[in-house]
Parts: sequence; structure tokens; C-alpha cells
Amino acid sequence: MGRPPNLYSFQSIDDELAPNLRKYVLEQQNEALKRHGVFRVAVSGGSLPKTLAKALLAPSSGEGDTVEFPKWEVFYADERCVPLDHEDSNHKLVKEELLDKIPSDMGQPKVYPIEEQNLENEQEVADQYEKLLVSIFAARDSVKLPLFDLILLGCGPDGHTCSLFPDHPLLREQDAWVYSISDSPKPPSKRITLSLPVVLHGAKIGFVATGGGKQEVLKKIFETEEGSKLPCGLINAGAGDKVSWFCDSPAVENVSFPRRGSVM
Ligand SMILES: O=C1O[C@H](COP(=O)(O)O)[C@@H](O)[C@H](O)[C@H]1O
Repeated sequence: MGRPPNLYSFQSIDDELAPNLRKYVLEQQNEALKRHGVFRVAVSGGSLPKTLAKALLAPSSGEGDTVEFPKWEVFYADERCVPLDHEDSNHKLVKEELLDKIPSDMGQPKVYPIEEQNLENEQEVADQYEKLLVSIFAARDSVKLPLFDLILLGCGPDGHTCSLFPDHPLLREQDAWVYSISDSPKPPSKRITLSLPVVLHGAKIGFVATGGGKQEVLKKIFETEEGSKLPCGLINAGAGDKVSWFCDSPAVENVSFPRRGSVM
């Protein structure tokens, strides 16, 4: 590993974590817009969308602090193979927590959910999503991997992220951009997920992990050999300082890993 990941710890989610997450996301947005006029971001489900909404729906404080939603392209880091209005759908969650709450004068991002045909065939869903990514990320030139400007991830209490689970054979897969999983230890069992190489290739990777329920796994990830082999640990090891963790105090109370101050 080159330089270590950035670990931020905040006392309050509303007053500190969310404004810092906003600053971080908008830094990536502004850089991406300068680079290629579009901001391509992959988002997760779980607890992330709620915190992300707190960050992004706050009023702008001036230049450089504007969320330019119409220039965003939103993809899913993982998705469950269920209809888009099913309560297990990550898209439904992101829609309800964030997209539906965007004031109309801000405009909407372009969102890329999974296709709803053939949901019973998870491999088909993964293939369709990969085809979509190829049409966008490899429209002009062939590329080995899609380059997301930002990938926003959660961390499960078992150290999983996206739908990449501890000790699962998917962690060793290198060839496809999107994989299906039919034996997810966390229900629902059928899902699709970005591959580990795709996540590691992201320009920036931001984790959001909050609450005391994450403390044990974060201690493991940041302090132990065993934890460095968990999916989140593999991303820390493989992507180094491209990775930033946004945590609250209860999540990292006993984690002895150097913290950074604020993003500001
Ligand atoms: O199943 C999933 O879990 C992870 C972690 O969720 P959290 O609630 O512990 O933050 C999430 O990032 C992923 O998108 C989701 O499908």
C-alpha cells in the first residue's frame, strides 16, 4: 500500500460529518466537471443515502459549494435483484431519501437503476448493468475498467461493502465489471455488485460508517491483519489514500488509527 486511507471522525453527524462529506463530494464534483463536464458517482444503499441527503440537501454557502445535480450521473455500487419499488431496493432507498427531496430548482441527476426484466436471473441483471456501464464508460475507446469520479460506500458490521462479502469467492474475481451473487449472507440473497477491481479503480472512494454498531468491525479493519482481508480492508489496502472514511465518534471510539481534522 502507498499512503494510508484518510480517517475522519466527527462528534455530530448533522453539524460536522454531513458538512464535511458535502465539502468532500463537491470537491470531487468540481474536479470532475473541470475534467470532463460530468460527475459520475456510484452510490450504495444501507445507511449511506440518509447521511448523503443531509450533506447534499443543505443550502449552498456560495461559490464552489453548489451541488450541480443536472451534471451528475448516478450509478449503483450494488443493487438487490428486486423491483425498483420493492422495500429492499437500493434505488428505492436513494430515491426516497435523496432524489425525491431535491428541490425542483436544483434539477435532477441522470440516474441509472438496474433493468427490471429478468429479475429472477441475477446473472442477466449483472450483464445488463455491465453493458450499460460499457456504453457510458467505454463509448469512444475501449477501457479496461470504468472510471467513476467517486464511489460512495457503506461498511456492514461484518466488513462487507457493495455486495462483496467476507471470504466470498467474488473477492477474487478480476474479469467482469459487474458480478451477480445468489448467496448473499445478508438478505435478499440475489444481488449485483461492482467488482473489487472496479471499486479500487475509482478516482476517489468515500466510506460513510456511523454508530456504535460499526465500532467492532472498524477496529478490526484499521488495526488487524484479519480486518485487512475483509472487503473494506481490501479497499483500504488496495486504494490507499484515494480512500476517505467519514465516521462519527461512536463508530471509531476505540480505533487507534491517525485521524484527520476536517475536510475544510
Ligand atoms: O446490503 C448492503 O449493505 C451495505 C452496508 O449497509 P449499512 O446499512 O451497514 O450501511 C450497503 O453499503 C450496501 O449498499 C447494501 O446493499
